Amino acid sequence: MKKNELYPVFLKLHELNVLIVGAGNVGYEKLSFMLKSSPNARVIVVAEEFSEEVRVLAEEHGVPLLHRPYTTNVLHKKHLVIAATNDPEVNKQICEDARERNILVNVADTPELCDLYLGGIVTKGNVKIAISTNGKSPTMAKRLRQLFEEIIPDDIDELVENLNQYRSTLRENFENKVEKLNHITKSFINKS
Ligand SMILES: C[C@@]1(CC(=O)O)c2cc3[nH]c(cc4nc(cc5[nH]c(cc(n2)[C@H]1CCC(=O)O)[C@@](C)(CC(=O)O)[C@@H]5CCC(=O)O)C(CC(=O)O)=C4CCC(=O)O)c(CCC(=O)O)c3CC(=O)O
Ligand SMILES: NC(=O)C1=CN([C@@H]2O[C@H](COP(=O)(O)OP(=O)(O)OC[C@H]3O[C@@H](n4cnc5c(N)ncnc54)[C@H](O)[C@@H]3O)[C@@H](O)[C@H]2O)C=CC1
Repeated sequence: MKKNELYPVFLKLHELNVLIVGAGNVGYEKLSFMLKSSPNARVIVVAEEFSEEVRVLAEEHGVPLLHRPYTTNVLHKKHLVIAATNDPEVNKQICEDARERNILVNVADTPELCDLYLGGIVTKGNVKIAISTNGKSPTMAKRLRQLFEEIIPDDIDELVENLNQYRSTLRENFENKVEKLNHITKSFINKS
């Protein structure tokens, strides 16, 4: 079986500079998933035209909109760029410009021009699960997201908060601490 080699990370988008180029259907989809998971993301959107949906969402979250065609100066100080224009040449150019500057780039829906893929995301309070099918089936990533949203108990966050409190009371060495935490969480996986 071929394995998924991608390495998942959890980015602090409220501390990184993110750029989305293009504000049509795809730009909206990427912006809305991003803000759903990271409502304080430091993101700006550059496009020649903005859909009404993008305008409304940007207004709600205080996301700046730059009404202009893409030029390389918008890459200045960016950490992550998502290209979502409907012009494949422009998307390719954005990818090349970003790579030249060591900026991570995602060209929406063009896997070969991506340094990273966006994934399905499940959030329950402090708990977050990211899902990838290695680009094979975004629809399955969506379905798995829906499945986990349903089966992960809503009180998981309470449990995590309690464990966090208990963890901070343990003043032992690392090994004993791990042993205790493993012990009291054992039933969580044996239950079902
Ligand atoms: C590689 C990747 C790159 C990237 O965009 O990051 C990519 C690529 C492509 N998507 C395409 C289409 C669709 N994408 C979705 C949905 C999502 N796509 C997302 C991620 C990714 N999509 C990355 C891989 C993720 C992984 O590893 O699984 C999700 C998870 C996250 C997000 O978008 O934020 C989000 C679900 C979020 C949720 O609901 O939780 C749906 C379903 C729907 O909307 O109902 C469809 C229509 C059905 C279909 O075509 O399958 C096409 C064909 C376009 C065309 O035909 O032109 C390509 C190109 C190709 O595969 O070659
Ligand atoms: N949604 C769809 O039906 C399909 C989409 N795609 C792909 O999805 C991507 C985008 O599609 P949509 O969002 O539906 O397009 P769209 O037409 O809804 O939006 C395109 C956006 O890109 C902006 N744009 C175009 N050239 C620009 C430039 N030079 N500088 C700045 N902004 C620019 C436009 O102003 C607009 O905001 C493309 O990669 C396209 O090839 C592919 C097949 C079908």
